[in-house]
Amino acid sequence: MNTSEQEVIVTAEDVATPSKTKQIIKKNGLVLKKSLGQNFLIDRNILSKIVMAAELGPTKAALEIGPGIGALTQQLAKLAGRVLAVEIDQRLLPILDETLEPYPHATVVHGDILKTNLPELFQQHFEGMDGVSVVANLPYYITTPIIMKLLEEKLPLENIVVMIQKEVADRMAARPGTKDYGSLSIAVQFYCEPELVSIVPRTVFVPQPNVDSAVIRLRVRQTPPVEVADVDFFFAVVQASFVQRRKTLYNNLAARFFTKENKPELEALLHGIQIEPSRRGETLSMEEFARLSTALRAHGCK
Ligand SMILES: C[S@@+](CC[C@H](N)C(=O)[O-])C[C@H]1O[C@@H](n2cnc3c(N)ncnc32)[C@H](O)[C@@H]1O
Repeated sequence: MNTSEQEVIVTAEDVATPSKTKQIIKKNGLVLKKSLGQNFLIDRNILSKIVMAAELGPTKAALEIGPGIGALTQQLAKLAGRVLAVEIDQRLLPILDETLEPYPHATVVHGDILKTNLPELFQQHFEGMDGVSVVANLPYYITTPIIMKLLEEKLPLENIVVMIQKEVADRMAARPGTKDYGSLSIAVQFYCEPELVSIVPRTVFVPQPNVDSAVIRLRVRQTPPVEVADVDFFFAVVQASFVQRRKTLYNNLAARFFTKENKPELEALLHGIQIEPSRRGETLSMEEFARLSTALRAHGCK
């Protein structure tokens, strides 16, 4: 990606300028809803960074979550062969009709992304496409449920490029032994390779949110980086290990998987897989969590 490439994408006629955005809001008498995370992007440079990170092209498709008044949708439509946007706020649909008028290959669906049947939508809208990426400036109040839905439904995705709260991006990309590392880091890194694209100041939104933001790219993996026989159990072990961050791994696991009577077996089990019982969950690598869940499962834990 180079600067000139970024600059040519967004033109002065597009929605994503402070004056155009304010004009559309005023013309439609729109009162933005904080409860729906309605902070609209007005910065061409950031928009360009987002769309370039998604690696789109005429044979590729993009799913956008929450198109707002179409600032990002317009840019996606310039690059992708097909764009589908899911928007919960009905008031925005006539505005989107107008802003997306030049792009007949961009479709807007009215609905709540968390209740949307995504495999069905993919079948209806993306058949024959070479790859699909999710690209969105997410409503922050539901960032984690949206990401978990995308990952757990095992949709055929290439990239997930999203603007999110910076603090959540830090947790997604965190390495073992850091304060941000936790079950979200492991869930995201099990399914994807995270990469921070850009830190984003509050000034690029109308209205400005009261948190800092970041754009993160999650490259969806073909196969997880570790082998686990039972994915649900693997994540149950991860969750249990972080229930009380200050507690040792031994204490957290004992509370979740062992009784008072058979607790001593846990110490031997941990030594048997070269994991020191006094360690904290936050120091374990994904490979160590995989080894741990395999051993606990073989021991009969559920
Ligand atoms: C941060 S704004 C982004 C708007 C636009 N994409 C932009 O970048 O300017 C989030 C958008 O998500 C929509 N939204 C909120 N909750 C949603 C949900 N559950 N399903 C679909 N869209 C949702 C909001 O109405 C809003 O348009």
